Amino acid sequence: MYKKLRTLQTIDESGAVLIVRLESAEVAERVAEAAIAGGFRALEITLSIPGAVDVIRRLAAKHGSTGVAIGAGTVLDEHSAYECIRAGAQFLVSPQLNPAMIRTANRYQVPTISGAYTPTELVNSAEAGADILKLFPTEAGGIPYAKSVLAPLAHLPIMPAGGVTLENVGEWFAAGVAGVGVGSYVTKAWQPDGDFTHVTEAARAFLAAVAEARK
Ligand SMILES: O=C(O)C(=O)C[C@H](O)[C@H](O)COP(=O)(O)O
Repeated sequence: MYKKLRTLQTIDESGAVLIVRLESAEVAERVAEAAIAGGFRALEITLSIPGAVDVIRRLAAKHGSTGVAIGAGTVLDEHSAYECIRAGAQFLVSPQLNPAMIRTANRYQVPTISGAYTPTELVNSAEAGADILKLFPTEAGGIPYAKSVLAPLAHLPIMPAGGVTLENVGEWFAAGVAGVGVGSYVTKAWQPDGDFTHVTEAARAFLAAVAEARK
């Protein structure tokens, strides 16, 4: 199968992308490993982490051939898109629409999850060539807003990010989203006692809820 299609299939089958936005490279890597042990198959390492590109390089080298897709997040421009692709990122995520970033990713056949919020932004992002549309930020409008947007735009592959938890993930899927992006519910589970096995447990529980919601 073609590489880009394989990555999109991995993201689609997982139903959830883990958004790893943490304070340090060391913690990010430990959380990523714990979440992979808990079943995550699509992980976004955000460029806001100091040394993020090296984290992407290491995780992609280790897990890239095992059916786990390691992506880069907060990819705001063409330059960082190219740098992440060179480091082995298998997909790119941005919080906003940046046609140059999407163009770079498409040039190298790397899938994109591009941030958008309004109907105009969502459709413009699809027209710009984004593969998945990240509805962001979803804390404020929540599920009712997503339902309103999806009424006329149900054909778009929408993935909400912001405030998705074990408790509400079923409602998100019932609203018609293609997948979800989840961050702190899983990535902060090691706090406050410093036990990273809690991340593995949170990952397992969350992915079980995703599977249940998609039945
Ligand atoms: O970094 C990104 O790419 C983002 O999308 C911003 C946030 O990290 C997510 O929205 C996760 O939010 P929580 O699941 O509420 O922690």
